[in-house]
Amino acid sequence: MNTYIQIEQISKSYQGARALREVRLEVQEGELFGLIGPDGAGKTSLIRILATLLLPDSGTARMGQKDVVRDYLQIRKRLGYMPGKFSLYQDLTVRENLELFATLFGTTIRENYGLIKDIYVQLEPFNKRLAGKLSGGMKQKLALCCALIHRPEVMLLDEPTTGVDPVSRKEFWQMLKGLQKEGITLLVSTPYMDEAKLCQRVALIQSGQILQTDSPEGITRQFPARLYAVNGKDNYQLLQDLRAYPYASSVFSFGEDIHYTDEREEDIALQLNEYLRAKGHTDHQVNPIVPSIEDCFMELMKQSD
Ligand SMILES: Nc1ncnc2c1ncn2[C@@H]1O[C@H](COP(=O)(O)OP(=O)(O)OP(=O)(O)O)[C@@H](O)[C@H]1O
Repeated sequence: MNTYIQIEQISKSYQGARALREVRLEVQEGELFGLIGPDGAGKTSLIRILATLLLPDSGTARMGQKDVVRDYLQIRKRLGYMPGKFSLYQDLTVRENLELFATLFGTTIRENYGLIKDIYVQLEPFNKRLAGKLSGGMKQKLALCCALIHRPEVMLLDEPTTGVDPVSRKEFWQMLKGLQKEGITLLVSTPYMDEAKLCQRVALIQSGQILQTDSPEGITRQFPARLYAVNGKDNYQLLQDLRAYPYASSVFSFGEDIHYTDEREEDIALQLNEYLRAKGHTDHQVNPIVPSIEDCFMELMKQSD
C-alpha cells in the first residue's frame, strides 16, 4: 500500500504558544485513520495545515505526492474538507447548498451522485429546508455530501461527530466505512476515545505531540501493566486510599469505577483487597480488566509528563 499523507516534523505556534511539536505521521492510501485527542491537543491545527488553510512554521507535509505549501492548488482539487464548525450556508436550502458546492468545483450533483446517494437519500425529504433549520445529525450529513460532491481522493474531517447524538454518530461512522470502500483515504479527528476502535489505525495526540500510532488493538496490547477496576460504596474514600497505597502506579476515576495499576508486575488483586479491608472498606470489588484506548491515553500522558 502507498503512503498518501506524509507529515514530517511539522511544528506550529500561535503567538509563541506551541500548538504542534515536530509531528511525524503517515496515512496509507485508502486508510480510515483517526486522530484522537482532547480539546486543544492540536487536531484542528494539523488538519488545517493539510487542508492548505494554515502554514506550518517548520516541517513538510505531502498529500498524494504533492506538497501542502507549494502545490496547494492541486491539493485543493483532490481534497474534501469538513471543518469542525458548521461549514454550510445556513440561509440556503439543502439542495441549494449542494448545487453551490458542485458548481464551485466545476461539477454537477448528477455527475457524482453514485458517491453521495446513500447519504443523500436521507436528506432528500428536506431538500427545500434551510440548512440552518436542520437537526445536528442532518447538518453533518449535508456537510459530508457537500465535501464529497467533487469525488475527492482524500477526506479530512475535523471532529465530525462532536455534539452529535450517539445514534447519528454511529450512522456517521458507517457512512465513513462506506466511503473507505470507495477507495477514499480518510483522516478523521475526534475527542471521543471510544471512536478509536472504528478506525483502522489511530494516532493519539496531546499537547501538540503524537504519543503513539498503531491499530486500536496494537495500542491496547502495548499497555504496560496489569489493570484493575475497583469500586465500592464510597468511591471517594477508595480513591484516596488507593492513591495512598505505597505500590500504586496510577489511580483515576473511570465512570463508576476506579482504574488502578500497580508498580509490581505480578497479580496483586488479593493484596489490594486486603489493604482496602485494613482501611475499613467492606463492600469493595477488585477485578482485573482489559485496558481501553482511554486507559492507554492516560498511561501515555503520564509517561510523557
Ligand atoms: N488562532 C489561534 N490563536 C491562538 N491560539 C490558538 C489558535 N488556534 C489554536 N490555538 C491554540 O493551539 C492549541 C491547539 O489548538 P487546536 O484547535 O489545533 O486543537 P484541537 O485539538 O483541534 O482542539 P479543539 O477541539 O479545542 O479545537 C490550543 O492550545 C489552542 O488554544
